[in-house]
Amino acid sequence: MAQIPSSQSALSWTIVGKGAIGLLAACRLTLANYPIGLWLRQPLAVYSQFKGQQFRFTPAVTPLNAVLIPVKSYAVIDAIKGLLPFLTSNAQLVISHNGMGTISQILPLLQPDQGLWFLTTTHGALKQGVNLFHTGNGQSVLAPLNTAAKQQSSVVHRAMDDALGPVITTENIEPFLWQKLAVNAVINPLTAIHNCSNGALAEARFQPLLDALVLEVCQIASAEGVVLEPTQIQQNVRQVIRNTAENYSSMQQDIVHQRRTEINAINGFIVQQARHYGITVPHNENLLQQVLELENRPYGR
Ligand SMILES: NC(=O)C1=CN([C@@H]2O[C@H](COP(=O)(O)OP(=O)(O)OC[C@H]3O[C@@H](n4cnc5c(N)ncnc54)[C@H](OP(=O)(O)O)[C@@H]3O)[C@@H](O)[C@H]2O)C=CC1
Ligand SMILES: CC(C)(CO)C(=O)C(=O)O
Repeated sequence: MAQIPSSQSALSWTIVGKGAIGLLAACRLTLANYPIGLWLRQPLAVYSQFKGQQFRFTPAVTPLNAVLIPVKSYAVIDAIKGLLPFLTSNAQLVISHNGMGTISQILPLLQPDQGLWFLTTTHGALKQGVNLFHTGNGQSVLAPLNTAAKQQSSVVHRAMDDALGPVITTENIEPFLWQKLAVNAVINPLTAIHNCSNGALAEARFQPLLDALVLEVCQIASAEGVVLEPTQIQQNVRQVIRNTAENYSSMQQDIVHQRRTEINAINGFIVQQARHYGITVPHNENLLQQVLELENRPYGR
């Protein structure tokens, strides 16, 4: 096991919320002997049943020196603003969500010694009552986003490896985020609009649209300086469709349960960046509008 340099302080981990990914991380960290606190809207104990074991999590004790923030893209900024008064001056924050657009808003909020990280994961987790299911055994990519994060890399890497590993660390998260964005920009809105499983998108009728959506994502990535090979990304999207064929995407589930979706941080982000660069992305624009309509339709329709 890699030695932790003595310059890196011990961290005591807090996880924001009691969502599926957060509790998966909390259970796995507890099994690896980390004491875990939860940052909750209501400071009450949370019980979880995972792999035949009972877990009881208690509210975090402040000040907080290490926080994993696995919340929906639209909730990240508010969550961080709520945490700020309770963070140590050298706290490490790890954000983990689908979609883009949060990093540049968070960095200016932090003090010089507070580290920011992004962790993107292909693990799948589902909560049903107190039961937590690990629905997809995946892996994660972790990147420090500022200098203060780079100074604590061993301790954060080790904890995230236990939480949502295996973890690979990269200095540049952008290509990984764009690859995940391409997957989410195709699978999430199409499964939500057609109310189908991920596997249904393997049907021939979806293939031209899948290719066109990926092409648009690659164009915008390229405008942002991230080179993606469209054929490779199209293959990757088809691979994820096959690997998660039985799953229902988070956006399909959000629409079915009448919850807010992450569409604005996925296809909405692509449309927003496209406007910035003067590029047209009609296929992403169309899916964005359709999902927004589904999200806003009155109950029962
Ligand atoms: N579930 C999965 O399999 C995967 C999810 N992801 C991504 O990871 C992210 C998290 O997903 P998931 O765990 O499913 O999401 P959930 O919505 O299930 O969990 C988020 C939790 O955070 C809580 N929360 C949000 N803001 C705050 C706050 N300010 N203070 C306290 N609690 C807060 C929410 O509470 P409340 O409900 O009250 O808002 C909720 O309990 C999403 O971006 C998702 O797309 C990525 C890969 C797989
Ligand atoms: C990869 C995919 C599409 C798996 O369902 C996902 O990330 C999601 O549902 O949000």
